[in-house]
Amino acid sequence: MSEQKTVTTADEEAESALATARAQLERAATHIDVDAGIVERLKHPTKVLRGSVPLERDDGTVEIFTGYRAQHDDVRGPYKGGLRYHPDVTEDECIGLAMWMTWKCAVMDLPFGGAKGGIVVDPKDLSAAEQERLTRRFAEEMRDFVGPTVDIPAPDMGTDAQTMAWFMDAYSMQEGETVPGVVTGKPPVIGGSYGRSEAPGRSVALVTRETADHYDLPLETATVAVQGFGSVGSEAARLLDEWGATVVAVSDVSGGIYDADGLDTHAIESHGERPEAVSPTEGTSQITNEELLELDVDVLIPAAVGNVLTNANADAVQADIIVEGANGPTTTEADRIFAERGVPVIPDIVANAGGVTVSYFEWLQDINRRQWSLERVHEELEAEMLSAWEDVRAEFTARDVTWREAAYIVALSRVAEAKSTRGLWP
Ligand SMILES: NC(=O)C1=CN([C@@H]2O[C@H](COP(=O)(O)OP(=O)(O)OC[C@H]3O[C@@H](n4cnc5c(N)ncnc54)[C@H](OP(=O)(O)O)[C@@H]3O)[C@@H](O)[C@H]2O)C=CC1
Ligand SMILES: O=C(O)CCC(=O)C(=O)O
Repeated sequence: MSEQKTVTTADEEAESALATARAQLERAATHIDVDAGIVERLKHPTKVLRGSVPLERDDGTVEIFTGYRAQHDDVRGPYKGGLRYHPDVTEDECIGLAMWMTWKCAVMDLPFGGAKGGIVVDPKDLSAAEQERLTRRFAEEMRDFVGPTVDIPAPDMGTDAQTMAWFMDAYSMQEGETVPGVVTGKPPVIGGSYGRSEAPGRSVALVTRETADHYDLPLETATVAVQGFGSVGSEAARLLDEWGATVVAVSDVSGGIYDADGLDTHAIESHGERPEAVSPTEGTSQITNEELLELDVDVLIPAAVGNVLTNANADAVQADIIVEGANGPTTTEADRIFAERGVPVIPDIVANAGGVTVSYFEWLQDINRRQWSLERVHEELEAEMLSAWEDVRAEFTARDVTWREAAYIVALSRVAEAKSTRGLWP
């Protein structure tokens, strides 16, 4: 894979995850005393890798896909972040998502930096064998840039535990030894952690519970709408359902279903069980993804793609609380509108951080060659989430800031302190 410089035009920035991430960083920096040079450095990735990934299709033809890995910052530890297989993957999106990983790891106080990557592909268009060949080739292309102490990929949209198993196997074959710690989110039988695949949704549910408590909203009376019924959305919806909330709406890429009396979230197949399975049954009505976002609910959880809450719909959103399950679902302009309207938005870097937190547990288990029980993972995840939540809540209550700004203040302070302690420009 070749390294390349990042060039973005102002027009592209207007829509990109990178522009949103940079705007959020600039805003956070106004609240704390941080060296301007450090802030400038953090607006840019350390490295962006772009590679062509050839795939022999099942019919014998060859197709070339583009893969990226953006490494944003590693001052606190190895680069860490998911691999996304999605047709909309771009270089800027990977950089923006990598920046968010830096803050996510810092707000959770994990010894990792931030990275993100992916391939511009719709995995639904590939057979399982094609997905395996593509992943193995991608791992080969990325070999020099990843490793258990360098950069550790994990699942994200369109990838799962099986993808990580193929990646780990391809890397291990090149290295000549089994290297479980090169990725996290693997199946437990090859060094994965119990509870990793449910962890981001679990943290979304935990953070929703704590937010409801902060605003004196009993979970048992709360109505919830969840966009996206994949790894994150389905787990968050099912847990909140189990804890007594009424999940009135869920959706997938082709639309959603609604029942004012509450859906049976366990009866609906998640993306992992069967993609595009959210469809109306008796007693439920069909709604669009746009309608779901504007439902009059207590809690809205966007848990699919980015940029779904924009200046075009922020005024129409009726939810009292928004908890970001997806990465970057809220644009800068929508964030401003929600702040003006007094609608709390609990940011992605806290809400869905359970994924990378259990990835950290997995990394520790791989180093020690000792697996934790599911009960231990759940206990330690809850403890880490509550500790991070209290750090963020302390900033939120002490200052006149949004929840996102509070989380950034915690994260940026830690990253900036690490940089100045190491000598400013690591
Ligand atoms: N997996 C992880 O470890 C983590 C993921 N995240 C973030 O959470 C979000 C979801 O990821 P994840 O759950 O892993 O993804 P999955 O691939 O498991 O599921 C994605 C879900 O979103 C639906 N979807 C896709 N496009 C749209 C759309 N345009 N509108 C509405 N729904 C859509 C899919 O529907 P269908 O089934 O029809 O395809 C599916 O239900 C992403 O932003 C990701 O970055 C954050 C932290 C960790
Ligand atoms: O588990 C990880 O390392 C990263 C997960 C991820 O990509 C994310 O939190 O957005």
